[in-house]
Amino acid sequence: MSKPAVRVAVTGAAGQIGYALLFRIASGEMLGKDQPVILQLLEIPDEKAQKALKGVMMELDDCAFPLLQSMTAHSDPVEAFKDVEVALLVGSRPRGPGMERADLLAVNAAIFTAQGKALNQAAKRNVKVLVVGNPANTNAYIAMKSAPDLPAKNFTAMLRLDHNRALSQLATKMGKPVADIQKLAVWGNHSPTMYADYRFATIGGQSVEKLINDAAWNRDVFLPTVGKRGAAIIEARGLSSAASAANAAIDHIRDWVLGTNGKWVTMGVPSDGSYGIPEGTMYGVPVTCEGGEYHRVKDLAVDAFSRERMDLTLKELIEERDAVAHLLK
Ligand SMILES: NC(=O)C1=CN([C@@H]2O[C@H](COP(=O)(O)OP(=O)(O)OC[C@H]3O[C@@H](n4cnc5c(N)ncnc54)[C@H](O)[C@@H]3O)[C@@H](O)[C@H]2O)C=CC1
Ligand SMILES: O=C([O-])CC(=O)C(=O)O
Repeated sequence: MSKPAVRVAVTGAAGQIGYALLFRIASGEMLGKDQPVILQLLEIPDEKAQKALKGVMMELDDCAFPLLQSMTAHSDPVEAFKDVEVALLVGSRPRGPGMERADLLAVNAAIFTAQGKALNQAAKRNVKVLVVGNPANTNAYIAMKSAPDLPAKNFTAMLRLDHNRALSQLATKMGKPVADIQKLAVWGNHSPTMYADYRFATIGGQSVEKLINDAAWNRDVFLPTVGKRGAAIIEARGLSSAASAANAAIDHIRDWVLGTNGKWVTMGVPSDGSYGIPEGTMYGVPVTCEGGEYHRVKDLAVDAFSRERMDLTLKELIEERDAVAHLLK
């Protein structure tokens, strides 16, 4: 007998990332090849967006995915989040011409306050929330703060794209398979200030730091390349990363739900106060996952260079948090 279906909400479902994401969820790549799903798709109450969403749903129909039990389109977040166990918050307002960062934060704060409240009201109490829409960490923080009846640990921000980008850059540098790299960490904000840290990483059991042995490459090439990769994709494609972002979202939820078998991955999670990061800050950290829970990798040494980088990305997150604090009262 097949398992009961899991309800999965996706916001911004008619957008670029949505188009790269929904088909993979429906084919079982996120929750497992034996796990039926029900998709509850949210778009803005705008005729064009809702029509585009209907088109995506027609294509999903046309795939005849055996695991896709049903799907619904919504413009009201409370309806979209009814009984969901997984919520992928992808839709957000992009920066428009002449828009300051503070304006962007304020517009998105309104969206994620409303969606946090809707999750609080309608979602299953064990809902796993992943915020993809930028600024992802602060949006996740806002949603978490707006959902006081749900456990804070249920809210996460996507740092997995940074993690995957860093893995790929390291594998290329060493001329070795990406799959052989273990114990990479990415700290902080999903922004150019993130700190991808390969001090603990191994490849085929050997230390990546020792193999590379080039602090200048780390500081001047690796970190800027990973940090500015989003901008480089926009420059090359004329559009921001979508398939790689959707892939990272699939990786994040799959690992959270199905486990990592001891492997380290990066998730943006509310800090428990460790590593000098104030409690509650939505901050990227290395984790392992087991039994549907994530566990921080604990007690890693923090050297002077790492402290500086971890504090720099923290400072940006605190500034973002302070910029929206008045909207959270
Ligand atoms: N965390 C990460 O690693 C990454 C995050 N992103 C971010 O993901 C977000 C989505 O990117 P794309 O799909 O390329 O954008 P897009 O503009 O193609 O699609 C976004 C969709 O969200 C919808 N939307 C806007 N506000 C909404 C709301 N309140 N409720 C429901 N739907 C809403 C829009 O109508 C649009 O269809 C952006 O904020 C982007 O910056 C992109 C790449 C990586
Ligand atoms: O940079 C952007 O606007 C999109 C994004 O978050 C990324 O690709 O990392």
